[in-house]
Amino acid sequence: MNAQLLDGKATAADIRRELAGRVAELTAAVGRPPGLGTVLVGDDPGSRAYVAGKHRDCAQVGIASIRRDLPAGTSQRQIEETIDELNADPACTGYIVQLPLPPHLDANAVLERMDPVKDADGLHPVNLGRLVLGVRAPLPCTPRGIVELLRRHDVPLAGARVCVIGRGITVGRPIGLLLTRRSENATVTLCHTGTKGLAWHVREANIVIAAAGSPGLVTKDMLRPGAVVLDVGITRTDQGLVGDIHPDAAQVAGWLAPVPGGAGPMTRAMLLANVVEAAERNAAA
Ligand SMILES: Nc1nc(=O)c2c([nH]1)NC[C@@H]1CN(c3ccc(C(=O)N[C@@H](CCC(=O)O)C(=O)O)cc3)C=[N+]21
Repeated sequence: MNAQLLDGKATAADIRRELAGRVAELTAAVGRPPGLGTVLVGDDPGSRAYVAGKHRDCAQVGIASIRRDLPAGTSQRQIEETIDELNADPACTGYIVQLPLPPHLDANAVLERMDPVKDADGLHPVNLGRLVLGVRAPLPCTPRGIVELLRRHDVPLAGARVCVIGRGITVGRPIGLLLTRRSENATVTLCHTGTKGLAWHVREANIVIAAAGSPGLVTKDMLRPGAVVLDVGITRTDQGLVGDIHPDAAQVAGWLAPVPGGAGPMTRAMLLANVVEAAERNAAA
């Protein structure tokens, strides 16, 4: 058996086409395009590549790009000034602060300072709180992208047993909140480095979401045959990108969202969706 592809690349391209139409309408109605801001500190090659990709996506759908690239030695005060500028800039409808920030900066204080209305990542504490409360708010991009990818491939979620591996703020923690909404109705187990018997939890699952950042962590012997497997771990090596799912897992899985070409492109597409939705709310206000 060989897994069917959960094709994040093609699905993200579909979503960008859908968004491009909405951006054109908005731009005509408002008199200027929505604008995505990015705040990048330092010169980590991975972070640079991600931010560059986000601006390429923007260009493709007609969203204006606002880049704030700051040197590695930027002070807390300087990055907070940049946040204040973007909060005040009417051309900037949404923005993100590329994480991780260098260790001398307080990332939580930076996120907290953002205008929650402009939070294109859904990572502002107010928006994460709204997610817990079930109040409408921008959703974290990777979790939203995963749900959208599953939906567009008709993977049933209601009653599914989902095993999430990893408790990070961008993926592992918030995704359970999306999948356990009444509209999705999945049952979610959150595994992490303190979990005993990871293989047992994975084996129980109809859907496995690996976001631990541990290359090859999930092997084919751990999986229920036919399981839906999403690789959300990305580790950069000299040989290229390596995911948390061992390549052999494709022999056992029913569906696979691979690295690259799975959750990554969907994450970027959902960032654009969050920006467009913020601009639509602005236009309606
Ligand atoms: N504030 C913030 N928001 C983020 O959303 C955020 C972040 N910080 N920090 C880092 C992680 C990582 N992340 C990725 C997004 C897209 C791909 C992606 O498009 N990957 C391509 C491959 C890209 C390549 O070749 O490098 C793929 O999987 O097919 C990967 C990783 C967003 N993150």
